[in-house]
Amino acid sequence: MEVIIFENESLVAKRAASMLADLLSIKPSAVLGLATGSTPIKTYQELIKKFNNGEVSFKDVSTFNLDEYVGLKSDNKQSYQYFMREQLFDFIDIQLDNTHFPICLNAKENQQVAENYEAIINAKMGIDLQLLGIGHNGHIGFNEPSSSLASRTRLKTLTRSTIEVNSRLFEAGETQPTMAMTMGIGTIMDANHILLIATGEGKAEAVRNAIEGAISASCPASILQMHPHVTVLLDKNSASLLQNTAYYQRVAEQVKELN
Ligand SMILES: N[C@@H]1[C@@H](O)[C@H](O)[C@@H](COP(=O)(O)O)O[C@@H]1O
Repeated sequence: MEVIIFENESLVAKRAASMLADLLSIKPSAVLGLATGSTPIKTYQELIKKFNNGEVSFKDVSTFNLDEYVGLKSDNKQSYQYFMREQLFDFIDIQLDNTHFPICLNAKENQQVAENYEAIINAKMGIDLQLLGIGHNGHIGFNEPSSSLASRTRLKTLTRSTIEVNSRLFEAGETQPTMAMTMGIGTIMDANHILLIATGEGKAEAVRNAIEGAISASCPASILQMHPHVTVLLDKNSASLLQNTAYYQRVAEQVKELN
């Protein structure tokens, strides 16, 4: 696991966008795993800048989003499909047919949706790079604490704390879903490269548990310690509870020298 700590969230976003763009310059038809939430918004803005400058094209890219709320149609402002169009897809040359979400309008159909999602990912030969945020409770995607560390795409009931934290994004009168379809932890772990980004003090505890804590379903992100190729990009605030920062910094300096 490579942990890189930056002075601020803008630098985290710039590095994350560069890593994604570097992959696309080597493999223009890459399969990207994408995340929602407020953390990746700045990264998407950086990608849009790169697209406008002609540095990157998404013409042949396929994407798989980590998760989607159950029951929300794509024109619902709270759906992750809407979020992705508003934050990224509408501003780049991606073909919407190549973007995928685990859409489940009727919870009773969850199993079929899950199997189908896994099958399409497999048909694309898997995910080259999976972008991840992290929840305050250590969740990745919507894999809440106690999720099986080997889980595949499935229906998840959201925890009270996740519902409360995400309620800030819902306006009065909007119904907030309490269930979501999410890639499983095993699905995420199948990606070739995982890029976790976290910013802000509110994430410090989850980041510490994920990187330096014991591997446990109590902090789903801690399973990333078992993945052979994970890059973690943090700002100073989200890294504030880490013990081994001096070591991470030395590694980052040496990697820079080698390149
Ligand atoms: N399902 C998403 C996650 O994929 C995301 O990582 C998390 C953190 O979001 P934020 O970046 O807004 O803190 O929120 C949601 O629950």
